[in-house]
Amino acid sequence: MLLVFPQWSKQYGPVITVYLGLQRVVVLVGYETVKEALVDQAEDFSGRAPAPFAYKATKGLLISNGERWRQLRRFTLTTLRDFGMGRKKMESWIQEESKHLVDLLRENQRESIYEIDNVIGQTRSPTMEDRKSLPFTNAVIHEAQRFLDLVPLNVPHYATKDISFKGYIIPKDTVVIPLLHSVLKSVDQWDNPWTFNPNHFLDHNGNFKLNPAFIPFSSGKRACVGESLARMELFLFLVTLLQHFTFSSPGGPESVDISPEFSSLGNIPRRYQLIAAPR
Ligand code: HEM
Repeated sequence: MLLVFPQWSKQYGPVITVYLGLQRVVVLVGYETVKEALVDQAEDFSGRAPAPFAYKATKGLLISNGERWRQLRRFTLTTLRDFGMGRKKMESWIQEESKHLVDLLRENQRESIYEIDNVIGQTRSPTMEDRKSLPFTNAVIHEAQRFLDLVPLNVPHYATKDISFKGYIIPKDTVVIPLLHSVLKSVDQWDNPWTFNPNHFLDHNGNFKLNPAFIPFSSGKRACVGESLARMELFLFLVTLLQHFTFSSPGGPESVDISPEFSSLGNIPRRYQLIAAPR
């Protein structure tokens, strides 16, 4: 098992080499180091580590390299944008889906969030335009993604040639892990990284404040191609649900264990019993 804690960078430096069996793995720790690799030296670090089983199954964008990756990525981004998934179309699709979800839970409706009531009310569907008028809700969603830290190890990258980085040479064929966990839970970037607190994304006046260390989708040339779709879904689903329901837990908030059930390539949340009370 690979255990690299954000605070280790103070002790061991931000570039840590470990061996997983025979495989040399370089772990990049902390916001500055991860950003320097993924953004400032984006081309050097754009390789993807070989995953033989996945490759046999898919040969897909996630695990390909070189020209094949470039073409697949261009194709995927264009497809998401142009063929029926343009922003407006995507938005109305998700609005439809949210309505279905609401219909499913409608028997149990009751209360809501003050901010959403004031800005949108309960009769119309939210749009992405509403996001800037809902700073608290936006902050809650950002904080949920930061706190969950869904892909803590990132998807491993690969040195497709010798890379000169921060005074080190990372040899060709080294697996590189730009550790998202070390950025999303860094004491240098967040007041209380282990506490769920939407104030991490709000200024003193309650305005939304983005922190550049918010990189759950990673960053640079290999960053998640589904980011805008995922963010749109999160916003529209959550706001639609909160327009129509109050959520609570049968045993009260204290009974909820928010630590992940499994934590390896992904932080997988536990199953919860949830009361969706109609408003
Ligand atoms: C909350 C939801 C999501 C999170 C947190 C997430 C996170 C990530 C991360 C961390 C990576 C690796 C980036 C890197 O290697 O530096 C990635 C890659 C990728 N994601 Fe997502 N993702 C999400 C949703 C989606 C969705 C909805 C799609 C599809 C529409 C998608 C498609 C992909 C693809 C194809 C790649 C590989 C890109 C490449 O290798 O060039 N993701 N994602």
